[in-house]
Amino acid sequence: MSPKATPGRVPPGPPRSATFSLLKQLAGDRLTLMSTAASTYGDAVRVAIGPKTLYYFNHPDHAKHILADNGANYRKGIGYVEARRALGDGLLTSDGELWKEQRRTIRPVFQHKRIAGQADTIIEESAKLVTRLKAAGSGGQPINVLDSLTEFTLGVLGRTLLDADLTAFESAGHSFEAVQDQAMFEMETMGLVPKWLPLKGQREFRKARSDLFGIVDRLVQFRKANPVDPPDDVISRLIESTSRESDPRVAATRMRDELITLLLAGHETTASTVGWAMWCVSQNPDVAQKLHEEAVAVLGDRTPVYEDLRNLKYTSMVLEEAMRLYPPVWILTRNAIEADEVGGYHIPAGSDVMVCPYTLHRHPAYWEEPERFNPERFDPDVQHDRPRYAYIPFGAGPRFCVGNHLGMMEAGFVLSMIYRELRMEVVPGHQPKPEPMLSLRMGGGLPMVATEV
Ligand code: HEM
Repeated sequence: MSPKATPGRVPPGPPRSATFSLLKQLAGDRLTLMSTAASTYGDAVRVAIGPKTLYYFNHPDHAKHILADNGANYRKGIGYVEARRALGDGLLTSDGELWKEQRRTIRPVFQHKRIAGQADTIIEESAKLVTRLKAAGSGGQPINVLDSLTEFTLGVLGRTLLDADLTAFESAGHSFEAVQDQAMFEMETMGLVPKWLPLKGQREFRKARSDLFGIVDRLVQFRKANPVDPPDDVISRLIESTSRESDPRVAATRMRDELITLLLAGHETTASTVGWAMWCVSQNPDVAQKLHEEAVAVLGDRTPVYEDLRNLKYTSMVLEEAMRLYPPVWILTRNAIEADEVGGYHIPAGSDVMVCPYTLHRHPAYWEEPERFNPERFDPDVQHDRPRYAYIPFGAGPRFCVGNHLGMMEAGFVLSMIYRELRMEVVPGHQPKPEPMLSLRMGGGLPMVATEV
């Protein structure tokens, strides 16, 4: 139980004199740094770096308080602020009234019923991916499955949200990567490097951003010329919402920021979820076998339909367990508007606060053998007595992921359809390295050889 709060009571943590070594670790192995801080100092840690003091909380109750119960007291924090320089003010990075308006505009597009209507598109794109894997596998060629998954998720988002074939814009994938790299650079350098410096990354970023602007502008022009009835897709809703802006330049910028953010937030997270799941499955042949058996039993050899999803129970357990060990959004940062009290500790107004799904999902108090991949933990037919906020892959509270149904549906169908027909083996000796960037990237990709079963 939290000790009683007294004003000014601060969590334990490394001394400020450790700044240099902390900075070195921050630039290097951030996951180990977070894990070590939690195991050394406990569920509440104060991290003093130079003039900055960060508060890092690693208890489900703390996560609940910061993200949900008192979520209104927190705006987005470190990383998001810097990523905003690259991504602009989209739903992921914005705050306050603008965020509320954006969320109101976009939320209906992601409602369960509407997303269910997109199942056929997802199934079609999944089938295309399986065909590509088979083609590579027939020649015994390894294929970087992560790239294929990224292409798949971008394809799905384009079709489901924008009614457009984004893969037809050949440069789109590369441009998203460059924008993302810049967002990460901004995070790592805490936004301190001026934008006007003639750095290669900055040049590439500007080129990529203007390429994406061009793509988005074309999609918007097309929709304006070809309105749909009812106008309930993302672009139509944004056209309507931004038309209330008095300055057309502000309207155009909002539209661009919003669409680019949605595509970015949606495609890498889902690709990474499936990628990490496939890696974990490749290390556990019994899980691979069960996945295959479920896919054959539920899907047979027909084209899947939406209703199949609820019967892909084991597939969903595998995905949930993969997101436990490798949560695509590995850290959630916030900045306190007013002073707060978390777990009995005083948090001054303006403080930077962090909740880390990566460490929370491996917290030994809530997870037995936390490092072991074990999908049975998520068996819905078994009563699990762990706190709700010990597992937060989609965040919590007002900023909860809008795309969770879409992401889980994509991941469920594609994983099951792959393992229905293929045995997937990682190239011997390959070990992907978790890279904690904007999302938990799979460093080194995922080269696999597909064999038909
Ligand atoms: C398995 C896949 C996904 C995971 C694990 C995931 C995870 C998350 C998490 C943890 C947050 C909260 C961030 C925070 O509180 O700071 C978030 C927010 C968000 N996600 Fe997802 N996401 C996934 C898929 C998607 C998809 C498919 C889309 C849509 C295209 C999407 C769009 C967004 C947006 C726009 C936000 C910001 C919401 C807001 O602040 O109001 N995500 N996501």
